[in-house]
Amino acid sequence: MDPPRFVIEASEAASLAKDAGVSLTDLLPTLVGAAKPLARTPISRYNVGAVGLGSSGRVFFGVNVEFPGLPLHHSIHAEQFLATNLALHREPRLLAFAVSSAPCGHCRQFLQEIRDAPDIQIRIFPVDDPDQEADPAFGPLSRLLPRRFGPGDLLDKEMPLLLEPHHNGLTFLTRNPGHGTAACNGFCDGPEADDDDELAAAALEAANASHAPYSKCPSGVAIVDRDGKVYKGSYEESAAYNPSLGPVQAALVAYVAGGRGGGYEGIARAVLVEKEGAVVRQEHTARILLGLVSPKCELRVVHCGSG
Ligand SMILES: O=c1ccn([C@H]2C[C@H](O)[C@@H](CO)O2)c(=O)[nH]1
Ligand SMILES: [Zn+2]
Repeated sequence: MDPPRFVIEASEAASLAKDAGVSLTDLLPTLVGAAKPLARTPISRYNVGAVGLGSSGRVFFGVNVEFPGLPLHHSIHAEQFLATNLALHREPRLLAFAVSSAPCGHCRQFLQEIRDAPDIQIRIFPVDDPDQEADPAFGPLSRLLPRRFGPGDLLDKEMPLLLEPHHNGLTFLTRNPGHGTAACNGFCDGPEADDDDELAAAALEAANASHAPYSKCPSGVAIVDRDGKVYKGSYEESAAYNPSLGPVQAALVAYVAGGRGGGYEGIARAVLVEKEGAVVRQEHTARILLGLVSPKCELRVVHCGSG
């Protein structure tokens, strides 16, 4: 079976729209029904599908993901998945999205991290749910969240926002970070260090792309599956703090969106990169989350410094 697809390339999206005789934006609601079954909802069985249009013409899917055994606030909402999927693919702008349920307050807030968030066009388009009413047309996010609290309340205007390039200037404190055992303190060479070094380098890349302007504690996670495929996730902060998305969740978005549709037992190893002595630390939460969803996955934490 083909793996589920979470990104539609611009050329394919354009031809789908042409065949349907609609604009790219009006193509989005027609795809919500394809996104919704991709949700992973072992707790609620309530699937949410979101389908967004990026400025490159690519179309992205987002779904909700729940983790049994963990408190509900560890869940990933479809709209957060969507924004993270865009970030993962370096899509600079989210123009519009259609979604199967009304975005909750937490998602309305999370989306504020995107430049010109109030202008993002949204259409609530329930599928397979006769009890919910569809929006007749797209309307701006500002309609759903007037008088917003957002990055402008805390940051200078020049600071990069969620989908914009981030270069956090983080570097490893040791030479062979993947091989940071007590015996060699990360300063030994050898072939056994190579695979872990590669994963640590991917996690550092993710940390350097992390959106953490509020705490200034960026972090990143890289996970590798049993086929050797690497998935990266960058920590994403919200001006309102609580809707922030942790680096393990972001890496799991990459795993769900880019993997073969399998379970988390397919994850073999993970590396978390964060600053030493950070005031916002991911390590403990990362161990709990990964330990629960993928008990056999080995997590290594590597510290970095800035500048
Ligand atoms: O805006 C929303 C509201 C809810 N959910 C998910 C979270 C949870 O998995 C399920 C029930 O709340 O729906 C979303 O994905 N987006
Ligand atoms: Zn939500």
